[in-house]
Amino acid sequence: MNHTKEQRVLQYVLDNATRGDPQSVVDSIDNYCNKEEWAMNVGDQKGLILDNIVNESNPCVLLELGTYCGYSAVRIARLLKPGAHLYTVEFNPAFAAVAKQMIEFAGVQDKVQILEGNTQDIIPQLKKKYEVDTLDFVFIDHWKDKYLEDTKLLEKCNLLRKGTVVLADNVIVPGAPDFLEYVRTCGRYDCTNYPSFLEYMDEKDALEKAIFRG
Ligand SMILES: O=C(NCc1cccc(CNc2ccc3[nH]ncc3c2)c1)c1cc(-c2ccc(F)cc2)cc(O)c1O
Ligand SMILES: [Mg+2]
Repeated sequence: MNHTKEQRVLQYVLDNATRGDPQSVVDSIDNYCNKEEWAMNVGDQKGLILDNIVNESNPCVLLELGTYCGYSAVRIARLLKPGAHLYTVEFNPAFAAVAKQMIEFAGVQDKVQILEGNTQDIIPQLKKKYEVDTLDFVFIDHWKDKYLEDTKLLEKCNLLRKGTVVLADNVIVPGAPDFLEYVRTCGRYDCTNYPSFLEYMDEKDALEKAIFRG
């Protein structure tokens, strides 16, 4: 039944975490991926940096590109104030199915909406179909060669406003060099690099925060 790694991660959460307790879901995924099988969740070390940046920006409308098992969606949603909402985009149906169950078990389903599809199709729909005005926070964690084109698409769709926080995972490993170059040199973002480590490994990685200047 649990033929995929993602299903095994979910099963471990169902067997070991507490329903309705998002912190226990985050901790269980980290335990499993540290002990049993590596998986590409943002993880606990980069996750603490993510927590701090979410808390300091106090966002109301958030977008995540790349849901995977729902680890960062649960991690972010557990910090959100009442009424805040996270849209998370996943094109892989198997990942979206696991993430849906993960999010519901954690009890954050009222704060999180999984949008199944490709970012280039969904981003242009956010204003009209999902009634988004502008985004307060964007977490980018999908295919690394799509970070740049999707950041430009967010600009083109007028979804960014002065102060929107764009936070990107994996800017060292696997890396997103064209994205980094763009946000650091185009003159429209204030950038900060947060050195850390690749999830569940000793390899160096980093998050990049790019605040849109408007
Ligand atoms: O590649 C990564 N993540 C992206 C990703 C990858 C596959 C599938 C999806 C499916 N989700 C998806 C895709 C395309 C999409 N278009 N629109 C929506 C959408 C949604 C997402 C990644 C890799 C490593 C890593 C691997 C190996 C290694 F040695 C070191 C490090 C570490 C990470 O933290 C990572 O995040
Ligand atoms: Mg990642």
